[in-house]
Amino acid sequence: MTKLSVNINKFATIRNSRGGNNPDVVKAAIDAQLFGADGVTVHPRPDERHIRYSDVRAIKPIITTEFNIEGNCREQKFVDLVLEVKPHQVTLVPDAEGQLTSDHGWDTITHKDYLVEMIKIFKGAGIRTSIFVDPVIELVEGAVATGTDRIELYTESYARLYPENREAAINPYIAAARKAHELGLGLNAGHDLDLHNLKYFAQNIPWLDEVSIGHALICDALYLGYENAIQLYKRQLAG
Ligand SMILES: CC(=O)[C@@H](O)[C@H](O)COP(=O)(O)O
Ligand SMILES: NCC(=O)COP(=O)(O)O
Repeated sequence: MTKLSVNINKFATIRNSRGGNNPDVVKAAIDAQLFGADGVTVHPRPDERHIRYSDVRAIKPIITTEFNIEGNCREQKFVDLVLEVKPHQVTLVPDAEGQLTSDHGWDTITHKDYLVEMIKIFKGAGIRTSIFVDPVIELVEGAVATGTDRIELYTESYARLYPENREAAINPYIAAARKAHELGLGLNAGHDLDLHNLKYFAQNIPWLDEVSIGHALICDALYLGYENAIQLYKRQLAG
């Protein structure tokens, strides 16, 4: 079954809005796992406006499932952090500076040589690698050429189109996912997945290894409770 990795960045965003340590992001990671998550995702950014580098270090020892660190490997600070913390998986995301949230995947063709080099560094440290990509066949083929273990399909365009035409929304993802599967790449997905669109995505892409979900899940947790929200998301993945 597809694994659910809970992105806990939003806990840090709330904490940072007031200073202090409420909510406690280490507790958020512990509880996510207690409540049924198959993994924890964090996405530190250079300005640390969400999760901080020190949070990532503090979370690692309490991980009992899988730890996924996402971020921009063009930042040497990020590379050093990942190599120090050694998560189970690193997901390379080409964030531009000051970006509100991630809004595009890698051009795996133009940046092939650079990605080959980065993937080699992380895999050499025993860390599984994933590259954030848009659902485009050529970019999936480009990802294979980098030597990465997996790709993460950027699902924002699926989420945006889903309410008006879910078939049109899913089609490019099925094609990209098939290509990845055929080429032996592991497959993750994430961004703007929620309780409405997740089930259809997982049903149509049964060989999906993992989804990472943060924003919508934490918003749902405000109304429904954290444990309940995690369980509801898990149920969408169960078919
Ligand atoms: C790569 C990706 O889609 C997510 O990591 C997303 O950027 C969530 O992070 P924020 O919630 O901090 O925007
Ligand atoms: N990789 C996607 C992720 O971690 C969470 O994205 P979102 O659910 O916050 O949009």
